[in-house]
Amino acid sequence: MRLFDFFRARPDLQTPVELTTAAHRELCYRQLRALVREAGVRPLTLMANDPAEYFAVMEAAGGADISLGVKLGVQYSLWGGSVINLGTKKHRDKYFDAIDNLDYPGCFAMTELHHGSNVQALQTTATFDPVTDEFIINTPNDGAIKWWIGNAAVHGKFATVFARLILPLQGKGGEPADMGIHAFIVPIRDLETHAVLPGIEINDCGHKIGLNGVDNGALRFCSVRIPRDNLLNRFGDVSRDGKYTSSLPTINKRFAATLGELVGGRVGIAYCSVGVLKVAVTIAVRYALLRHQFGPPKQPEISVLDYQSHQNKLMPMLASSYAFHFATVMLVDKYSEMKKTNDEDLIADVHVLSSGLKAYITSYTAKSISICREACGGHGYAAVNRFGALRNDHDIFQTFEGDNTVLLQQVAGDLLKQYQEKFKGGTLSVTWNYLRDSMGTYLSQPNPVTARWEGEDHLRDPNFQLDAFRYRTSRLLHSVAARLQKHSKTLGGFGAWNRCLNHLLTLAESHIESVILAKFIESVKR
Ligand SMILES: CCCCCCCCCCCCC/C=C/C(=O)SCCNC(=O)CCNC(=O)[C@H](O)C(C)(C)COP(=O)(O)OP(=O)(O)OC[C@H]1O[C@@H](n2cnc3c(N)ncnc32)[C@H](O)[C@@H]1OP(=O)(O)O
Ligand SMILES: Cc1cc2nc3c(=O)[nH]c(=O)nc-3n(C[C@H](O)[C@H](O)[C@H](O)COP(=O)(O)OP(=O)(O)OC[C@H]3O[C@@H](n4cnc5c(N)ncnc54)[C@H](O)[C@@H]3O)c2cc1C
Repeated sequence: MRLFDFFRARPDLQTPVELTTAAHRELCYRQLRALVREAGVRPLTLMANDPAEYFAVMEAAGGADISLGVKLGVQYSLWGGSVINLGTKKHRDKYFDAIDNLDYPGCFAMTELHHGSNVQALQTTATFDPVTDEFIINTPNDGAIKWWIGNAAVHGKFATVFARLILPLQGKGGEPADMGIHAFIVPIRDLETHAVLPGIEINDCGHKIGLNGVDNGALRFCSVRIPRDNLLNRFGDVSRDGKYTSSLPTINKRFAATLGELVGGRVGIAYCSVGVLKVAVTIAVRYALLRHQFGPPKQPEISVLDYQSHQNKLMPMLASSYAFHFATVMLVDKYSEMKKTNDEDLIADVHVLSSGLKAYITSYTAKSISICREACGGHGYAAVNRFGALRNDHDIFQTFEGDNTVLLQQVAGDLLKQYQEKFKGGTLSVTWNYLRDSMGTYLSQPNPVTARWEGEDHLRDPNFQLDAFRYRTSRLLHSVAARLQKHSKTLGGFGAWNRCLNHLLTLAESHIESVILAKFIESVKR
């Protein structure tokens, strides 16, 4: 509330309906600076100590302007988060306060022109030079130019650059060894003059469909030298004589751990997408209550909310807003627990749950904003009523921080891993333990819908509904496992996966719906 009051009291910080990209970027930065330097918010401290409060601040900032929420997310979840979660004490000591108070505006440079989803195929290189004790950061070709990088086009002074760590002479036959993707702090502009630093080329990604308060840019590195200390070395380190050490046994484990530390952005998007859905549904329901159109002969016109079609449009969304709220609060709680304990199973659990909820909720919200706009008729099309900005700014939530289709496959992959574990006598992780019961029981039982009464009381019984959802997931999991096994024999693993892809995506969505419904029922019972 404090944040809303702050912006309400500051007309100079409120985003007008129309403004140019350059003006929107400047205003967005002023909004963020005012939040930190005048209202005294310390988002990085909050993120580290009280994630739930941090995500609430982010959602509230988005209430002022979604660009501000995303700009705050880039600075703190991504730039700040990468430094404190992938770095070690020396990085936290050197950068924490300056990131928190906005002295060090920064970027998170993972995506390249040719690769966004496929992180393991990134091409930027970081080659260790044992003579000068430095890494040489280089963009080998145009496809490797860092692209869409928030805070890069105008305000950023640093970037966490994701690059292939190359160690000379460490390969088997003495050739350079590629140690996989690591993260490096690269200064990109002079702290005092803000001039772009030597060897770095920064371009502007230009006007976007939405989020024009965020300055997305492109970064090319031409043999830029940084100290060895700038390797964010929590999961892998290079000694003065060029030797590589890691607490994790394989490149894959290091990759998982590196990506695992970045899941905070996805949690933020899932949580804040619910915030956007709440705004859209609130506007549409309030309008529907007050808008009168047609009515019985010789009687006053009725509220459009009295039409069955209108209720059918808006009431499921209202219910979903509550259901998604409970599910994302659970996700934030799990994420907070994970940050405290660093428990490996919980890390994997939160990765899959955040992937599934982020994909499911952002896709649902994107469609719902359009239905809400249409439910407000012509007046829904007036920019001042916000549906345009909500729809345009939120649309990209389906892509960044992980494309939804790609993330749903993480969910399906994990369910199959659990399924395999189950049949190898392993245990199921926390979130999926319902599968243990349902796989054992439901699959041997007849279909709960056809084998039970169809009376209204029964069909409205939450326990029946949850049974049916879980039965569906179990059937989908069982059948896709069989199909994958069959097709792998002729198509190989990748080909079989692609042949079953729609089935896998349906399984992932079915599972996420089961998890959301279970949490909804539990929360309503409380
Ligand atoms: C209203 C207010 C609005 C405010 C909103 C603010 C929101 C918050 C901030 C938002 C800022 C937005 C700005 C945008 C920024 C960006 O977009 S940053 C770039 C984001 N990019 C991505 O997310 C890349 C997506 N791709 C991937 O994550 C990976 O490439 C992959 C697809 C998951 C990996 O695929 P693949 O190479 O096929 O490897 P796998 O075999 O699937 O995985 C290897 C193992 O690693 C495990 N793993 C993967 N990811 C994670 C993870 N995150 N955590 C934990 N573990 C992970 C995976 O399970 C595998 O494990 P094993 O099976 O045990 O081998
Ligand atoms: C406004 C904005 C801000 C951003 N901010 C940042 C930032 O600050 N830092 C950063 O690093 N990145 C940022 N990004 C980049 C973002 O992370 C990527 O766009 C995102 O990860 C998707 O990658 P891509 O664009 O390469 O899409 P692709 O991976 O090329 O996907 C394109 C299409 O192919 C489909 N597809 C891809 N792989 C598969 C598969 N295996 N199976 C089925 N379908 C598949 C996808 O579903 C999608 O429909 C930003 C992007 C935008 C637009």
